[in-house]
Amino acid sequence: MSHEILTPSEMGRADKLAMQHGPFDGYGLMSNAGTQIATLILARFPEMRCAHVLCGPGNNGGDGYVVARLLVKGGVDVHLWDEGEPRAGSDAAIAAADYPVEPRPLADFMPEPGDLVVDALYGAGLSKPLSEAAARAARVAKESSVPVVAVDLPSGVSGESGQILGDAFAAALTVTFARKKPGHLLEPGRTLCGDVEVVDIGISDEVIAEIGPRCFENLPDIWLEKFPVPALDTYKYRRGHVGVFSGSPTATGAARLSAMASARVGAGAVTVLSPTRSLAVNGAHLTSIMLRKADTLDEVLGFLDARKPQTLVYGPGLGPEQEVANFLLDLLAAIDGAPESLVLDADGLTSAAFQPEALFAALHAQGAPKAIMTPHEGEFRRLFRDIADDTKLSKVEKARAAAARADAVIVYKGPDTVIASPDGRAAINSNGTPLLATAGSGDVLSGLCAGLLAQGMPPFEAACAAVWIHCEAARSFGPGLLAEDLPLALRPVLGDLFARKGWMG
Ligand SMILES: NC(=O)C1=CN([C@@H]2O[C@H](COP(=O)(O)OP(=O)(O)OC[C@H]3O[C@@H](n4cnc5c(N)ncnc54)[C@H](OP(=O)(O)O)[C@@H]3O)[C@@H](O)[C@H]2O)[C@@H](O)CC1
Ligand SMILES: [K+]
Repeated sequence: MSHEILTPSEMGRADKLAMQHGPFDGYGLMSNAGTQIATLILARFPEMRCAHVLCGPGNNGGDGYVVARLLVKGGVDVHLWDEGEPRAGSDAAIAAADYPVEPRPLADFMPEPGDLVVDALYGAGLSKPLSEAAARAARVAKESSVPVVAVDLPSGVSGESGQILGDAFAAALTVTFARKKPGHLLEPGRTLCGDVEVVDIGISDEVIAEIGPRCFENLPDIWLEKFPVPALDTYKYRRGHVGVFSGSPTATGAARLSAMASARVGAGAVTVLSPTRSLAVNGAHLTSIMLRKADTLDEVLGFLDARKPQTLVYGPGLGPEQEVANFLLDLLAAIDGAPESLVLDADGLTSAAFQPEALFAALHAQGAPKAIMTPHEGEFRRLFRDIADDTKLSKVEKARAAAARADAVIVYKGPDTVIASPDGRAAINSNGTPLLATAGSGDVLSGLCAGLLAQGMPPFEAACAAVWIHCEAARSFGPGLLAEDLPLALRPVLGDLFARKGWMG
């Protein structure tokens, strides 16, 4: 298992536990870290003219001293630059003593083309913005376009949030230990890390299990077990039924994109619930997706009673008006246990911002459907303004706080989408692609969430799977992608997942 993500403080506990369990003490772990990094550098950068190793005063710098010693042993010309001496008696001081070369002051650091920089200034212990000397070193490295290998994290990037404290190095390769940290996956940290390699330094899976991380990289391993594949004896309604609310005649496409995605991801039946004035345009574009007139709450309740859908999608193309929120609140007040789940997206979220507390109360109520909300940055801020504006919180912590407040799984979208559950679990997505920055792609995502929910996948796993599948489909289609292309682009992605489940069809 390597999909767990450790916060810097959890990593500190893992280091300590590993030392207690043995066989490595602190210096042993540091030696393992330095050895792994030096090995990677020698393999990846065999042509380097010389290596500049920049060492900070803490254990990140300690790793740097080990790397410097091993690179010299490997025949590399090494220049060492430091900012502050290691504290006497620390593991870093032992590592520095093992490399008895007088370091030069960081303020004088100046690389030349063909050189390599090893950034071992600050890692998990970054506690304030970079000093002027360190910030200058980051700028100089950037301007001279020399590759930077970051030890644990690019200095200046918070391991907790991925945010930059003042200034930061931009690495070609970041080598981290045991497990990734949030800062490797949350922007802008993710971009500044370059390639991320996780190396084993002697911290066992048992130690990680003892820590009990609640944050994960969004890889199929965390949801594949719950991912639905059709049983041989299934029939369409057993594969789940989704109802998608449609907007007015000029805004019906969003609901159809969502409906098509629900169907393609495996819901056996999908119905578009349409106002009378949009029936003609919807009817002209739907074939396997069913269409039903739904102007009033009574008509919607009639549909729920007659067809018993498991899941509803509310939001795409509905318009950001107060009456859209009022209708949702009336609907929630009337629902008691069925349908089981609800996806709120787009205008469903924007309109709810007129009265967010009423929505949260309705979702917390007994018999309310389990909800997934899929806000992008602007929608998140409108619904959870105080959380969005809290600069002390990482994106993971913001999504968690919102999930607890709304009693809903939150899919906080962006290049580094975070999925958070009211029970505290969170996942950071890592296969995002800018190809999805196109109109309608969010509507498809809401449909994927609904299609998986309707097949019985629990909300957190359904949301994680939907986000991953959405990105993977976009990548498999490639440049030129339109939202309309996504439903068909799901085929190879679903095919691979079905194969991983051993589906013989
Ligand atoms: N045995 C282990 O635990 C292992 C740890 N490992 C390695 O250790 C790293 C974590 O080590 P760490 O905790 O010593 O933190 P690190 O990032 O070196 O910085 C702390 C020092 O820097 C200072 N400081 C911070 N920010 C500053 C700034 N902007 N400007 C100036 N100073 C600043 C800070 O000062 P303070 O906050 O106390 O004022 C403190 O003195 C981890 O990333 C990994 O590489 C591996 O070897 C595996 C085994
Ligand atoms: K570093």
